[in-house]
Amino acid sequence: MKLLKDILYGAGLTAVNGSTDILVNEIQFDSRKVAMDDVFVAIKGTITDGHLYVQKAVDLGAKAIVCEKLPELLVNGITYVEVSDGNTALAVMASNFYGNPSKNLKLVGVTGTNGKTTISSLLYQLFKKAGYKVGLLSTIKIMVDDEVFSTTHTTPDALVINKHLAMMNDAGVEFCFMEVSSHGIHQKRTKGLVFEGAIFTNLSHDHLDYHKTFAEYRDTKKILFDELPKKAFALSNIDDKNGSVMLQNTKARKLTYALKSFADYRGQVLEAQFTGQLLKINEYEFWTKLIGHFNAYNMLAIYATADLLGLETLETLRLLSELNNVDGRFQYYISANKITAIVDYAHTPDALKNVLETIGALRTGNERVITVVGCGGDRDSSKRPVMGHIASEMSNQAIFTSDNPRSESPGAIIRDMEAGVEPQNVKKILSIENREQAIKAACQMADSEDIILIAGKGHETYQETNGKRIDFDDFKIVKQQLDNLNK
Ligand SMILES: CC(=O)N[C@H]1[C@@H](OP(=O)(O)OP(=O)(O)OC[C@H]2O[C@@H](n3ccc(=O)[nH]c3=O)[C@H](O)[C@@H]2O)O[C@H](CO)[C@@H](O)[C@@H]1O[C@H](C)C(=O)N[C@@H](C)C(=O)N[C@H](CCC(=O)O)C(=O)O
Ligand SMILES: Nc1ncnc2c1ncn2[C@@H]1O[C@H](COP(=O)(O)OP(=O)(O)OP(=O)(O)O)[C@@H](O)[C@H]1O
Ligand SMILES: N[C@H](CCC[C@H](N)C(=O)O)C(=O)O
Ligand SMILES: [Mg+2]
Repeated sequence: MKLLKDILYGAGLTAVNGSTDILVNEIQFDSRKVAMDDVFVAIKGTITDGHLYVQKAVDLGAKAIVCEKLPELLVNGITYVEVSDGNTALAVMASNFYGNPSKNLKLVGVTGTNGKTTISSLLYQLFKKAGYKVGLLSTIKIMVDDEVFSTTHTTPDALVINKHLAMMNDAGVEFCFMEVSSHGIHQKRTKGLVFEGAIFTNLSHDHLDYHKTFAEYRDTKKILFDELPKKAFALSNIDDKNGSVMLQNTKARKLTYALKSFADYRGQVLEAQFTGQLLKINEYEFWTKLIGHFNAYNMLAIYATADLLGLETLETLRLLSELNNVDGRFQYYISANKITAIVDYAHTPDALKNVLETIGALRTGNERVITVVGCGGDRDSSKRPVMGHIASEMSNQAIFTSDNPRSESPGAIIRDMEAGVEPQNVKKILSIENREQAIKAACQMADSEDIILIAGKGHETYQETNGKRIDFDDFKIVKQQLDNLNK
């Protein structure tokens, strides 16, 4: 049990009805989870409004209600607290409840359209190899040093974040790397966290269903930098046209990385092969197993962060060359017959273009590129024709298929993708709704030396249709198909 007034410290109170000198059990923002003596925080959501469930929370035993507008009917014995913003209040309360755990470790946030999982996961790997206790909050999983937890969001809600940060405190974790999504910032899931630094990767088309305009999407990402404390570092990719925008109003120490422009951390690709690339950062050269220009950017961001967090340079360089790619990020399998299958999480136009460019640059002869790709349902539909265009333009053969259809019709999503295909590329595309069949078709078409790219789902081990998830693993399926076909 915790004292309500302690949990409410800094939560932006505008009015109080009842005593805050009471003990409460847990914080809840979903009325369906409320139990005896909990405090319920009402949040205005995208589908419904938590204020509609205040009475339900009281009926289930909530002792206190935190809301933006007091209900007309106040129940005797219940404390009602009015706050200016429910999401902010929830985040601040969550941090207070768990003892403000972000203050007891060095927390680094990674934001941008692409590269967040790669950078945060590799920083986790790097600092583990360097002998530290480390935490990670990523799209793939949450790590409390060596302990693994599953996750449902790239940036989970404030209660989940702070609960795991507190576990990290208990485990003696010194550094934690976390992905900060634009949804997370917009819904204030990270409000109240004390960051040691933040990294900006890049900005391109995504989530325009949620943010409506690109400017709003950009400005949401920028908030992470605007709110950094003075002693933190703000590290930005200055080659990206929005890289300098992120640094415009921050109080933090500004640092930049780039391959093309002048920057504090300046990189160069000296040599690129299928097995890795030789990079130069400032005056140091090192080999990385990760390929593609975009990974050169990721490596730069990682090197700079290690440097800013005080890791010794030569040790960092040695450890960087040992790092293995993250699951589902350019994960490849070469069959007996020398067909290369690549599974990649590219689910945005920019990521898809980057992966296909990387593959193009590694081609040595007449090998064909066969791309299997789909787009998620109930997510930004405006990226579908763009991804359809990129896949058909940059491959010899594109097979459009389902990603996670969610509540949408798989066929309708594919039609949206087809709408982006230019007339000259129409003969290069084929649409097969069933993702396993689509992968199978790609394997049947491929000859020795050809490259199959399976994009969009990366590490995901499920496919979601109408609220149901079935087991599905791109990498397992393509490997199985190639082996079964004796290719
Ligand atoms: C669009 C979006 O981001 N939605 C998130 C949001 O839910 P919502 O706004 O739809 O909530 P709502 O259903 O309208 O409900 C409003 C409030 O009423 C409450 N409620 C509702 C019903 C009830 O009976 N009782 C009750 O109290 C709800 O608990 C909630 O507090 O708040 C929820 C709690 O934090 C999130 O789980 C939910 O994420 C949904 C599931 C989601 O899919 N989000 C994705 C898009 C997302 O956040 N993705 C980013 C990654 C993006 C990237 O690639 O960069 C991420 O960080 O994962
Ligand atoms: N720095 C980068 N720039 C552009 N594309 C990248 C970069 N890093 C990775 N990618 C591409 O984007 C895909 C997704 O990478 P990653 O999972 O690291 O991004 P993310 O930002 O975590 O995505 P999400 O928004 O889903 O959390 C990769 O599979 C790769 O194709
Ligand atoms: N973080 C991304 C994941 C998309 C992955 C793709 N496989 C899909 O399901 O749309 C999002 O929330 O938009
Ligand atoms: Mg991610």
